[in-house]
Amino acid sequence: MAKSILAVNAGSSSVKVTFYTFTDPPRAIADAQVSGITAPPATFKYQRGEFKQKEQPQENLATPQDAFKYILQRCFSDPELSEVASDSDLAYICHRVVHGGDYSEEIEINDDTLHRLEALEDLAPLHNFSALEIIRLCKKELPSVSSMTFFDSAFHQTMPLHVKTYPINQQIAKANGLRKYGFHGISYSFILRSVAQFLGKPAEKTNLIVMHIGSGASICAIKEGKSIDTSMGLTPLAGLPGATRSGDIDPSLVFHYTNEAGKLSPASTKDMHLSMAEEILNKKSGWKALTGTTDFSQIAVETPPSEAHKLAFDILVDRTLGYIGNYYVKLGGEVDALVFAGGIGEKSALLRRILAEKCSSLGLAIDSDANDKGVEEDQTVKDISKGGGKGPRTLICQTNEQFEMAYHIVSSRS
Ligand SMILES: Nc1ncnc2c1ncn2[C@@H]1O[C@H](COP(=O)(O)OP(=O)(O)O)[C@@H](O)[C@H]1O
Ligand SMILES: CC(=O)OP(=O)(O)O
Ligand SMILES: [Mg+2]
Repeated sequence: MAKSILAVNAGSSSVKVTFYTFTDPPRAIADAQVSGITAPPATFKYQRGEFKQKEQPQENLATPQDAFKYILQRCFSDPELSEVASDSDLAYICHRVVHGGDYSEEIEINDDTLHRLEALEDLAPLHNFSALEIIRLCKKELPSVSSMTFFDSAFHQTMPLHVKTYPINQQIAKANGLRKYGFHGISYSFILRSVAQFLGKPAEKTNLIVMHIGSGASICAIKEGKSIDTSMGLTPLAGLPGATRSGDIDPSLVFHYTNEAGKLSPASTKDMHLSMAEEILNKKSGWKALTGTTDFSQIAVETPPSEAHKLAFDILVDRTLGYIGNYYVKLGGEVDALVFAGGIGEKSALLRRILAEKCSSLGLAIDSDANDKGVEEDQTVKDISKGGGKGPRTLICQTNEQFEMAYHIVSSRS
């Protein structure tokens, strides 16, 4: 029997897993996800062909590792999922790893590469730890299957030196890998290809401002198919605020927040060295700190339940606008489209409407019916621009990091 591909996307609030056929293009056989890991109870969603299921697991799935184990067990025990009954049916497992340091493309996991990734963990303890735990688990439980890791940071290797460089002592910066890396690159790569195709342009001639706004949020300026700037930095903490992340703050705030900030956090282990400041700014800030919820669908509403909810919404709008203006100018005003993606970008018509209204000086105008309807379940790109507008098109792209990884495996190996 033809072998399949298992693609694993461990995000900060969700684990999304898709099984694909090893065909060009890959076809999804089954899709399973656990979401709401940061806003319990978590939700399990499963889809195989026409069969759909949604439930709240009895188990407490508090970490991406727990969620992944749960998903695997559910998939392997589905008698109807005959294509992937055991590890011998799998050709590859693709893992999304957020921080890839200087890697500019995917790598195959072996003892040597795994050690190199472990060495990178200190740069991004919060983001790489879970993914590496899942990789180690796959190595143990599915030893005969080769694991490939795809990096969120790889897409942004094209950023110019003056964008990547922090103005600090360069010897120290180089010795410690302290530079802007940028993330969500697997998603940006999927969006670039899909949007270029939709616009009927070669990717190398496409200029975009893309917002990936989910639990973690970032924005990217793409010039002639290449990332020239993005809002995240050394780690995914920089730039836009997120569900539990502060986004940009004055770095000095850390020294004034609490005098414990530099100490190791209680969540620190022998494998994950995490300071209190990292823990607070990454896990105890953002929407959660402002409103008590990490669920943005409770914040992006016409009549917010509290002033704090309204403030959280206004902050996201303000910070996003700042980047749109910045990137519009960096792209010399030559922008084919402004693209909304990620859980919030794809689902919140309100956020899209408010941002589009505030960008009217750039010639942006959206069709409110198309915006309210949003993207159909089986649609990848939807144009929500108002006909006859002078500025860039406004699009929604249903991003798919799992597909992007499977697509690369198939196109590079078949
Ligand atoms: N209708 C909606 N309106 C606004 N936000 C939404 C809506 N539905 C889901 N979300 C938000 O989308 C986010 C999850 O996005 P996603 O990109 O899947 O996250 P991640 O990959 O970082 O785990 C959550 O914060 C959730 O609250
Ligand atoms: C890089 C990052 O923040 O990822 P996610 O949005 O999936 O948490
Ligand atoms: Mg995500």
